Amino acid sequence: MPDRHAPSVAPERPEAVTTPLVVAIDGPSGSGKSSTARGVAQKLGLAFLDTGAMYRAATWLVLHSDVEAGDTDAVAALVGSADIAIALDPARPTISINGTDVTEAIREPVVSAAVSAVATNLAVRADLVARQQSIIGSAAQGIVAEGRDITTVVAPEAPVRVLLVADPQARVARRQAELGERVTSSEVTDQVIRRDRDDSTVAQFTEAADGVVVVDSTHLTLSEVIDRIADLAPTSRPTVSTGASSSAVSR
Ligand SMILES: Nc1ncnc2c1ncn2[C@@H]1O[C@H](COP(=O)(O)OP(=O)(O)OP(=O)(O)O)[C@@H](O)[C@H]1O
Ligand SMILES: Nc1ccn([C@H]2C[C@H](O)[C@@H](COP(=O)(O)O)O2)c(=O)n1
Repeated sequence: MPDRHAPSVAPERPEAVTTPLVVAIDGPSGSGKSSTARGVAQKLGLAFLDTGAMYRAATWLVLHSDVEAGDTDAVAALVGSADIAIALDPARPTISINGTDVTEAIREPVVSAAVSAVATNLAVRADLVARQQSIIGSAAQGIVAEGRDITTVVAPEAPVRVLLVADPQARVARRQAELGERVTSSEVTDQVIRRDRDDSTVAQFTEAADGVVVVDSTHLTLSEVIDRIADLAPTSRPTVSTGASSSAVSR
């Protein structure tokens, strides 16, 4: 006979945890990935990961070392032992390598000209992909990650995957407008067209993989592109819980 006066204890219920949203954006140089990803992250209240900044920081380190960019083993060892700290706040993304803040330095034309040599080093890619997956997996509030292989390699299971494209002329013109007289038109063409050619030898960002939504920004303003991608985000997120079947809660 149960004791009617015993204090009642609620049965333990498995806690439902919302899975953080991951938005993956890839595309060629100048298609607007960084600006768009930052805007989407701000609009949806997510973190922001610029994976290109990690390749640029690795390149900055190589350029400031006595290692030759073509010495693949030495470059991989140098980058592999480096401490890369990237801030995920879309309002103020910063990046440091081995304690040096290189947020501004990695945008210099000298880094843009050399970055493909480091980004096509397969050992460096394996290292940075693993770091990126760890960052994405730890972003409790969800994250927008952009680069060249996010939809295909880094986060192929992301619920929102976008290939952001734009005509080559528009991409070159945008980059020229951004850099102004700091660079010649042939340097801009090198930064956009030659870099895409080299980078596409190790990452597939010219055609959308299965399930990836193509957004063409050629004739869209930045805010139109941000709205279009933000609208792809589900309004509810699945939950995971111990033993219970998955359900949805509001974002
Ligand atoms: N939809 C748009 N319309 C006009 N200009 C844009 C648009 N999107 C981005 N831009 C501008 O184009 C330039 C390149 O954008 P952004 O740096 O975001 O491109 P990206 O794809 O990240 O390039 P990269 O891969 O070379 O770093 C910036 O000056 C940005 O302000
Ligand atoms: N996921 C990524 C991100 C970037 N890269 C390479 C290709 C670019 O030349 C370089 C810098 O990227 P950006 O800042 O211009 O977007 O890094 C890559 O291979 N994979």
